[in-house]
Amino acid sequence: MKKLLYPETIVWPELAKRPVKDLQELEPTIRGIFKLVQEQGDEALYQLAEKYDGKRPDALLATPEELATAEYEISAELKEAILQAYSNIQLFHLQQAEQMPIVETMPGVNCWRKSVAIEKVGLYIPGGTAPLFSTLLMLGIPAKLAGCKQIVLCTPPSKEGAIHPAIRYTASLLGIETIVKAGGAQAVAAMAFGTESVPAVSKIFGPGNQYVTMAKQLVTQLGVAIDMPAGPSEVLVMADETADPAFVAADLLSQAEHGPDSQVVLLSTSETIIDQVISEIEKQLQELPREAVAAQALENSMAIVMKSARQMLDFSNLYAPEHLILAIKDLQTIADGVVNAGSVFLGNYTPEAAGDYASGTNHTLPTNGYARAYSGVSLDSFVRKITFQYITPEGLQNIGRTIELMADAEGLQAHKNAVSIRLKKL
Ligand SMILES: NC(=O)c1ccc[n+]([C@@H]2O[C@H](COP(=O)([O-])OP(=O)(O)OC[C@H]3O[C@@H](n4cnc5c(N)ncnc54)[C@H](O)[C@@H]3O)[C@@H](O)[C@H]2O)c1
Ligand SMILES: N[C@H](CO)Cc1c[nH]c[nH+]1
Ligand SMILES: [Zn+2]
Repeated sequence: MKKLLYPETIVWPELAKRPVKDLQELEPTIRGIFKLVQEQGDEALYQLAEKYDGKRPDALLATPEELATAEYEISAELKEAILQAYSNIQLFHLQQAEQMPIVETMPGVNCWRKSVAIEKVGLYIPGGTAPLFSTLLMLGIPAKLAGCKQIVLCTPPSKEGAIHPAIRYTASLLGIETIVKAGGAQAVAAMAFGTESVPAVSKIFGPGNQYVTMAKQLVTQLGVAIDMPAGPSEVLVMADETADPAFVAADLLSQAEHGPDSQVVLLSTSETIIDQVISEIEKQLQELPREAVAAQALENSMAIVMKSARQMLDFSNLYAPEHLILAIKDLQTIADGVVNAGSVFLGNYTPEAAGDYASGTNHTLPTNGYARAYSGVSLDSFVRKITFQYITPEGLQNIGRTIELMADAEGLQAHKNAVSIRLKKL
């Protein structure tokens, strides 16, 4: 982890860049995968699973038996934990449903808006290096609450050509039946174009590595919607002398272990805290089964000594982290100043891992600075807001002249006539 002392603000934009491969490098591979899936459908998915995941699966779709037996393949304790997380996530997302009243903007002019579920959605559940069944809760719960009719789940098969039992168990809990053993760009292509076994969907959700994220961005050019670019996980921690260096190190490592292309950033006004956190990281890193992955991510990561809390906030808002942890005294003032971040964790006893698994908030969040413009997944991500209006004859008399005048001024006579022809009848 690189240590930087008081960098000039002029170099901040460079520091705020993520260590991602550029589009040019990935695009030819992804377009090649898209072409194969479009031309060969299911057969392409079999071939690509063999190439990238290690084995050609026996069947592309999980069977009802594979779903039914999952509950016997994981411990009772884990099932209980999944149910607790389910309940918290459901409770938090249920509150996001909104009911808009009918608004009478002028007498007889009635407007309203209704949330309508997207009918066909695709959920990508990462599984390349870790089976993220928690992501299935984060996507499946709001999809079900919204009322999506068709839910397709894609996840990479293991080296044995199977789907992890916790993913199968969670899918059963959610009542999701179409589970495809496909990962990476080929999964995104299958959900965008459809194959013999995989129905095409209107919107694709879910995080993933750079191949998945780039593939999702490319299918938007073909008319398929996506939730957001949710790529390699990242965290930025602001720590002052009230922080516990061991806690901060653990939080930084928790995101570093996601993948070699993850980035973690530590900001502090105290060089002593930074040195303590770095030595804690060295200690804790050795104990991790994913030490090699986390170590690679740490090579792309940095610890920066800043002049003031205000500077830390300014840098964080420029960086727009997926996760922001505040391990500082003045929690409320700094939290109020956050304008760019996916999800914020306040205080020494709020580990980011709580949001990853079970507190209730959604962990599918924008990375790579996209938090400047995108929100994380929520119930809203699974609905469209359709507007309706009903105008009475009296209402048209009230609003008609306004419309006629505006249409006239835009030189759009047919628009004006659509009102005038009615007014003449009244
Ligand atoms: N932003 C978020 O909300 C969020 C949430 C959870 C996880 N994540 C991120 O998701 C990612 C999960 O990554 P992962 O790799 O473990 O699983 P993954 O499921 O995203 O990707 C695995 C797939 O990548 C494809 N692939 C791998 N190497 C390839 C190559 N050289 N060419 C073409 N395709 C290739 C393969 O098809 C494989 O099935 C991590 O980067 C993690 O940080 C992000
Ligand atoms: N931190 C990830 C989001 O960037 C989510 C996750 C799933 N499992 C563990 N963590
Ligand atoms: Zn995580």
